[in-house]
Amino acid sequence: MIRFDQVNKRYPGSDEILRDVSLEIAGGELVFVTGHSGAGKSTLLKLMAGIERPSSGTVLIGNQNISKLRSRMLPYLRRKFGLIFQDHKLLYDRNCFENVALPLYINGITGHEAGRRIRAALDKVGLLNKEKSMPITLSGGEQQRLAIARAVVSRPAILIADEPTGNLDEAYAKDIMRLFHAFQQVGVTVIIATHDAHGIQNIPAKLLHLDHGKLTIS
Ligand SMILES: Nc1ncnc2c1ncn2[C@@H]1O[C@H](COP(=O)(O)OP(=O)(O)OP(=O)(O)O)[C@@H](O)[C@H]1O
Repeated sequence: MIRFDQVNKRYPGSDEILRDVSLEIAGGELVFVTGHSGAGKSTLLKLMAGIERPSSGTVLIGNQNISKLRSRMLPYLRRKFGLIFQDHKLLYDRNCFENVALPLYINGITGHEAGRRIRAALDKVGLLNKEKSMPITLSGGEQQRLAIARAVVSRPAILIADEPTGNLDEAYAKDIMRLFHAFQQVGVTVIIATHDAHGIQNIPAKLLHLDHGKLTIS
């Protein structure tokens, strides 16, 4: 469960980016966040993942108030999340297999079990044949899919994706949306920021719309 109560957010020296935002997301929901460029979508996702803290108001993740959470507890909170951000944050000196392996190794999963999960994740995003390739040799869309494989490999309870289909052609964008939908069907909470209103039309979901930092929910 993620809950915001009257959340405001400004960065040092910035205007108010999010204004009086209250929302609740239950476990297993599929949520799309839409809005114009600069509306505050990425900021909202960062607050949901505990990457940013609110300037005022309350953000609860599970039953933890992130403003009161000690820094050393953050890594434990982060394990709940699979994060896919616009700048993939791939490791360019490691191959695809090794990139996807990283969250598993951090959680102490290695060897045969790790290999099985890594290949299953690569297979889901259509990159099984690229496991030994270096990320720099992949197209933008392939790098995006690699970031998705890495985010889902440790089976997070909550998947947060910022414009995950931004660089993809229509067919792959549809596949990726189907993939996210499938994760939701097995109980994962999936939260996706997107410009792509077409891609989400036929998917039943909660819609959060931001306009200059003000939220409406439908
Ligand atoms: N670290 C930061 N410091 C200062 N201002 C920031 C920071 N991050 C974002 N902003 C500002 O906050 C506003 C909202 O940015 P945000 O990235 O949340 O919007 P967005 O809706 O995700 O935009 P886009 O669709 O273009 O990615 C923008 O005006 C941006 O310049």
